[in-house]
Amino acid sequence: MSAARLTLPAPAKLNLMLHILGRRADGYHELQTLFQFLDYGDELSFAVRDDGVIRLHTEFDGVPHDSNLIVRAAKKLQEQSGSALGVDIWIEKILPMGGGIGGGSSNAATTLLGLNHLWQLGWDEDRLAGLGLTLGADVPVFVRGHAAFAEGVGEKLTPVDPDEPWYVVLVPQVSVSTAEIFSDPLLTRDSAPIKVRPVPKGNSRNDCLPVVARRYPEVRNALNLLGKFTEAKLTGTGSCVFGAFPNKAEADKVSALLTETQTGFVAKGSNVSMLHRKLQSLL
Ligand SMILES: C[C@](O)(CO)[C@H](O)COP(=O)(O)OP(=O)(O)OC[C@H]1O[C@@H](n2ccc(N)nc2=O)[C@H](O)[C@@H]1O
Ligand SMILES: Nc1ncnc2c1ncn2[C@@H]1O[C@H](COP(=O)(O)OP(=O)(O)OP(=O)(O)O)[C@@H](O)[C@H]1O
Repeated sequence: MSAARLTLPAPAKLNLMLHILGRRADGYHELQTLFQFLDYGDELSFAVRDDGVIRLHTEFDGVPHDSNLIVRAAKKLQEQSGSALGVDIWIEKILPMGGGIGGGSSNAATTLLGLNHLWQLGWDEDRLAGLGLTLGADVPVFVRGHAAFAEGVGEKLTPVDPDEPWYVVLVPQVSVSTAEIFSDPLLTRDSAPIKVRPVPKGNSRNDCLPVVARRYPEVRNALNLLGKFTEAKLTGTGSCVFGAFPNKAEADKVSALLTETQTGFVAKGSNVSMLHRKLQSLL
C-alpha cells in the first residue's frame, strides 16, 4: 500500500528593500532587508517511507540529488531528530533558480515544516529556523512564514505588515550568483542603519542593484522596461525585477504588454506565507 501524500506550497519572496551595512570577518554581509511573500511558488509532495531512505524523484538541471536543498534539509532534520523514517519527495518547480526570489530556500523550509508534521517530530519554529539558517540565510523567514524586517545576515527577524499590492515580476533569462555579487569590489557596503518602524517605504533601494545592472544587460533591460510603468526594483541579488500595482487588473495589463518580449508573471504580495495558511488548514 502506498503512503498518503502531503502536498505543500513553497512560495517565492521579494526583498522590498535591501541595504548592506558592512562585512563580517567570515565574509558574510550585515544586511537590512524587508521580506514579503508572493502567492506564487513551487509545490512539493511528500510520502513517508518507513525504511529511512530520503529520495527526491524530480531531477533538477545542474543540481545533483544530494546537493539539492530539499534533500539536504530532509537529511539534516533526520540526523538531528534521530527519526528512523524516510520520505519520497516530488516537486513541481516553477520558480527560476538564481532569480533572487528564494526558490531554493523556500523549498528547504517547506521540507522542514512538511517533515516535522509527517514525522511527528514536534519541533518548534525556533528550532526549525535554527536548523534552516545552517542551510541558507533566507531559510528562517520561510520557516516563520510572516513578512519581516531582517537584520544580521538575514536571520534576525521582526515581523511587519507592509501593504500587499499586486506585483509584476520579470524574470530575465540569466542566473545571478549571490556569492559573485557579494564579492564585487564595487558593492556599497556602508549604508547607514535604519529603524524597523515605521515600515520603511521611502528607503526602498537595493544596494545590489548598481552592481547587478552593470554586470547583466538583461537585468538592466528589464528594469528599463518595467520602469516605464512603475518604480522597478531588484529583488535580492537578482535576476528578478518587480514593480507594484494597486490591483490585479492593472498588473495584468502591464504584464500582457511586457511579456510579449520578456518572461514574467503576476502575483499578489502576502504577509502570511501560503505554506503557513495551508499548514494551518491541516490542523
Ligand atoms: C541577498 C539575499 O537574497 C537577501 O534575501 C540573501 O541574504 C541571500 O541568501 P541565500 O541565497 O540563502 O544565501 P546563502 O546561500 O546563505 O549565501 C550565498 C552567498 O552569498 C553571500 N552572502 C549571503 C548572505 C549575506 N548576508 N552575506 C553574504 O555575503 C556569501 O558569499 C554566501 O556564500
Ligand atoms: N531546491 C532547489 N531549488 C533551487 N535551487 C536549488 C535547490 N537546491 C539547490 N539549489 C541551488 O541553489 C542555487 C540558488 O537557488 P535559488 O533558487 O534559491 O536562488 P535565488 O532565488 O537567487 O535565492 P536567494 O534569493 O535566496 O539568493 C541554485 O542555482 C541551485 O544551484
